[in-house]
Amino acid sequence: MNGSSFCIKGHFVDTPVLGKVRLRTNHILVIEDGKIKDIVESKNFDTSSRKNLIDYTTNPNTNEIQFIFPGFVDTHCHAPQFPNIGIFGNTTLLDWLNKYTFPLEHELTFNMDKAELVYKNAINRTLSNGTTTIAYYATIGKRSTELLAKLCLKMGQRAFVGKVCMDVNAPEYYSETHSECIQDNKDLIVSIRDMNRKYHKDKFVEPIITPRFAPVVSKETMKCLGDLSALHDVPIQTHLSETFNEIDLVMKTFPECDNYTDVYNRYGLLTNKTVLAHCIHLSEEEASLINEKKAGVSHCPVSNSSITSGECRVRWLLEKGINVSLGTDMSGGYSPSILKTARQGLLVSRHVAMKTSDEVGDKDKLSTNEVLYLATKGGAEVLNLEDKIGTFDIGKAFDAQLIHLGNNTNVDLFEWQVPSENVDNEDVFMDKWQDVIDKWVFLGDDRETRHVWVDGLRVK
Ligand SMILES: Nc1nc2[nH]cnc2c(=O)[nH]1
Ligand SMILES: [Zn+2]
Repeated sequence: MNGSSFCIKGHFVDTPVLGKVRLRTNHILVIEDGKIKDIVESKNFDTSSRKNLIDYTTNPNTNEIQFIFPGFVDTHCHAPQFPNIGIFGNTTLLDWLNKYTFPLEHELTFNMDKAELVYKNAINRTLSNGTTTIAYYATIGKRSTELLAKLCLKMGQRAFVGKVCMDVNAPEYYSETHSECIQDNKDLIVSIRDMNRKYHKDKFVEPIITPRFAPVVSKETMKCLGDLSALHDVPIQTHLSETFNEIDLVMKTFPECDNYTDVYNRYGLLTNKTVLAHCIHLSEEEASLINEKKAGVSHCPVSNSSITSGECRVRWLLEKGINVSLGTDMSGGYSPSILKTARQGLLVSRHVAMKTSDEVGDKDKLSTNEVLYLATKGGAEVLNLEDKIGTFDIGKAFDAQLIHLGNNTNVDLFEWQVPSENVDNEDVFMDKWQDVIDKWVFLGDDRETRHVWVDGLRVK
């Protein structure tokens, strides 16, 4: 199942470099078999020879504008927790897990009808918000994990799907044995890859090894999961350094390790295929180790603010050369939207700046263009998909969203704010576009996301 061949005319916006937008107005993308075959200025394009040309430019003399942006990449999301978004009260991580999260995940491990209902809604909602690629945690159940992978394939969302592993210190009703955990993971590597092959020529939905976090995974299980990842070339996802209580628990359980990050490293789980969610309270040594091993970070600012975990120092990580991306972390995070996550990431960076720096305008602040980079190309890099997705370049998949602003949308634009071809000053033209993009980042939601394509196939 691959997208058909067609051409799209429009204004294309993406972020190939951290902090910079690339703007290609009035261009045509030629899409063949779901991939970008060519990108040309429309004035140099012979439209008469092309069938299937869709024009997404808007009438320039109105107060509305459309542009096409790469699909978002959510590098950390718990599909079974979707019904709990918005429900966290005043809890913090460990009591939140016990009160809200484990009971719901447990139910969706066995009740497949309910799991199907929840997963379909989670996929629909994230797709509708422009998320074309996502790294999901399912439950500890094999069937439940297979169901999520199957639904991603059917509904057309590019995904990594992992069975949550937890074989020690977990509640008795929601735990597994070491051998169940390893056997289920082995089975899932085969079954998800088989399932994918039925629908796709290349990798679209992939297994991912998912030790929940160090406090609930035995040492022998961690070691075997690391071996499985290496043997079958499967990526890994886990949580790291989210709260101080969690870190204390880890250091009591693993006294032989230098720090929390060292736990994953010692048991073969810290690799260039590892996605580490949160990474809030890291030491210099831990950040250096992450950089040395080329693991990636999923920054989850909505979750970190909601369950009061802390403020990730994104600029500090970026300056070390670490790849950083964005995760909704539903339902620690209350929003399925990466656009809202980007907005919160920008605000959290300002809270970091207010604490760590003396000057206004200091380096810790992230710009709109930077958080949009984390939301797209940054996510692609963390998931080792940068050759496939994240920007509009020839050879990449057409994973995209059509954004419509102005008239009858949530993002009001006045006529003079709409960039017009009549502006002959290049800088003024760019500034107007930047203002439009900034307004989208702060005011937009799924209502402005008119269409979404994954691998050239329209899913919204
Ligand atoms: N945010 C978050 N942190 C975790 N740490 C262990 N499990 C979880 C989870 O489900 N969500
Ligand atoms: Zn999480």
